[in-house]
Amino acid sequence: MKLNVKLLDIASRGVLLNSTDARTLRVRDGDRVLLIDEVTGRTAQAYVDTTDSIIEPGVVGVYKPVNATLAAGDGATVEVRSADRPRSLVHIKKKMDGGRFTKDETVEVIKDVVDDTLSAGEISAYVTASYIHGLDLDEIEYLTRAMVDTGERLRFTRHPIVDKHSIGGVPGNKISLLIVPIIAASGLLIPKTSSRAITGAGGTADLMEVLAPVDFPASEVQRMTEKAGGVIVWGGATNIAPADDKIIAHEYPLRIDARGQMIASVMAKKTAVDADLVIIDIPVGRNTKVEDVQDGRKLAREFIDIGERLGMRVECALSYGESPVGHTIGPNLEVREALTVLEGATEPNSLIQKSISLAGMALEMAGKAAPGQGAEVAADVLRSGKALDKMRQIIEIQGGDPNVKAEDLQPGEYKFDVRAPQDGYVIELNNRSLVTLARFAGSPYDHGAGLYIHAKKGKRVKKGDPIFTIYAEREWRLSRAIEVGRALMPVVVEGMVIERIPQDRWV
Ligand SMILES: O=P(O)(O)OC[C@H]1O[C@H](OP(=O)(O)O)[C@H](O)[C@@H]1O
Ligand SMILES: O=c1cc[nH]c(=O)[nH]1
Repeated sequence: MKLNVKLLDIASRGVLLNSTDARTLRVRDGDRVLLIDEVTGRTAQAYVDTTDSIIEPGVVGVYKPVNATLAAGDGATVEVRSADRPRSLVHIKKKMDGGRFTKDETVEVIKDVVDDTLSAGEISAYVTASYIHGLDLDEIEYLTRAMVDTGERLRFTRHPIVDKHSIGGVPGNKISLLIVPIIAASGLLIPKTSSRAITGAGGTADLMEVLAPVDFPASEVQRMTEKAGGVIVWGGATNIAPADDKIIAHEYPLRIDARGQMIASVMAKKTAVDADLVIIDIPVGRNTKVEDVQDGRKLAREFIDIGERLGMRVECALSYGESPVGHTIGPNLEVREALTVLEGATEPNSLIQKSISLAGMALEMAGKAAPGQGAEVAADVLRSGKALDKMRQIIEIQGGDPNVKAEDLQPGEYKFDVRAPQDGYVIELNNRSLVTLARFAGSPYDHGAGLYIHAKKGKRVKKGDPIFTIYAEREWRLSRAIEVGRALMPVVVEGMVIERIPQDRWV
């Protein structure tokens, strides 16, 4: 069928057809069509959206990414035909039925993710199938390699390249903001790429964005690392393992992190930045991604095995994940806390100990500290102010204000204190519920939204003491967070009645 092109500024790989034309073509929403430019012969595939009114019969609305390949002008005539579904959908269906991906199938799926050939719904199905049925080590290796091969790679002349990554899942985990400058200040190169929040309320890329831009092409990441020793950038902007962020974007709303995909996501980023020595942080505890130490050890083994297959030395730290790291959750609050420590604060202990322990492991692996001495060496770098100076250099090279101070970063103006309902000890701080509250308050998009935890687990409180404060940039968001908080009860003080269940509930 011949149709006239109308260019539409929409950022997905689709076309918009009038429902009458769609019926004639025998296609429905989500089906594929092939477009062939009558004059140039150029072709492009797209998936179909339909309308009764926005596009008239005889016209095809062509979205921007489709026209990047078709290069047609407004009014050009194109032949539009129904097209076959990509074969990667057959592979995804196989995984949904509990099958295994082969190497070629994995490559095909990942190419289609990168080229936007798969729709949002199809990528969600892929992630969900991997989440439910898991990936074995071979499948994870295929996926890691496919993610690396479909993007750019950094190639450093100076080695070793050190890197660190957390699997996330514990709120307030701002440790990369300390570890990267400690390692870079120790004379090593650390090109740190991070994700935005996946299951949490602020990923490292969301935090760093408070201080400086995080969107850079791969060549800039390499140049800045060579100059400053380290960077903290958003992986999604780099074209380093570009499938990664496209997949994560579909995990975020579901708040899932499919295990095999997670290992591949992390290890693809490490491979693509040319890392030799890698530290993986695996927070363990209830309401995290890894609920017990046994499972943590198994996951660590998988990271180490994949590292061996890809030529990297990997060490894992099973870290305490039962409650948040430090006192803060959400971009401004977390960055303020991290800067306070870089500026010399000796609290919070959980943040400082975790950061120097992991940085210390990296320093030992790289031969910058004797075995068993890494944490002490890292603590010296922190105490000496060299890590702060290095962080300022990193902020500056990424285009931020190097003179920023912790006190410059303020939470949102709307706040609400959640108080102890009775005397006792705080016996539970539920990670997932705290993240839910922070997200309802607006985090990570509203940088000022988040939580400040006054009383952590084990702290004695008196009735009426504030346990945590919710911050928001918008009043309606604060109200929503308070409402959700009442239902979730993210904090339990010893002796509290969590729920009263009357006898008639069961009749
Ligand atoms: O949102 P959840 O699932 O908690 O975790 C995601 C965060 O964990 C990792 O941290 P890092 O890059 O090692 O600092 C990711 O890059 C991301 O920032
Ligand atoms: O980078 C990361 C971190 C956790 N999980 C992922 O899938 N990727």
